[in-house]
Amino acid sequence: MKVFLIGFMGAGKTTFGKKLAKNLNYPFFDLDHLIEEITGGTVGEYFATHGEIKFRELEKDILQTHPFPENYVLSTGGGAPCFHDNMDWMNKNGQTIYLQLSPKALATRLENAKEQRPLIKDLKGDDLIKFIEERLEARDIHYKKAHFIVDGLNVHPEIIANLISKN
Ligand SMILES: Nc1ncnc2c1ncn2[C@@H]1O[C@H](COP(=O)(O)OP(=O)(O)OP(=O)(O)O)[C@@H](O)[C@H]1O
Ligand SMILES: O=C(O)C1=C[C@@H](O)[C@@H](O)[C@H](O)C1
Ligand SMILES: [Mg+2]
Repeated sequence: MKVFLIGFMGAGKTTFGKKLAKNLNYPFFDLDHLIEEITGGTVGEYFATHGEIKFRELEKDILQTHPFPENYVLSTGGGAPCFHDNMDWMNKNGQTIYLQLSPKALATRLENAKEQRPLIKDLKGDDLIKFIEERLEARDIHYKKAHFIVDGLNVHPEIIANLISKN
């Protein structure tokens, strides 16, 4: 089985994905980290050098054509489900889980973790919250296509493992 964790930046996809993979005894992958391994630089550097459009093409290619094993947990980047046909592709090829949090909760988590996130690295306070509110509103239509929508503030590996095994 393929399990895809989706949601906004700061939703906890990477943090929770590792725990879920351990619980399922599946290998864990993180799309941003994979991009960094393959390009030999950071996501921020890729954005700065090639721009977002090229980043989205690379992100799609790796998501849809990387030689992953049969079973795995993949934490996607925050924007991955919202570009190209990635969301439909993930829904067709595996189980998708949306870790949902409010803009305020996301801002609290992101306030001290902005450096490696090029879209928000220069924002703070009200500007950060406003950016999150606007982007989340635009992205929610994609995120909400997920098979499961769960509360990102209260998510446990055993519960999610149980949810997806019944499908
Ligand atoms: N359950 C949690 N409780 C408190 N803080 C958390 C929790 N999960 C993640 N965090 C913190 O929130 C921040 C973002 O988490 P994480 O990197 O896992 O998010 P992400 O969804 O992978 O973000 P991105 O889309 O940018 O890759 C980190 O500083 C992390 O330590
Ligand atoms: O939400 C986004 O668009 C992004 C989230 C990160 O995971 C990275 O993929 C990148 O910083 C873009
Ligand atoms: Mg992440």
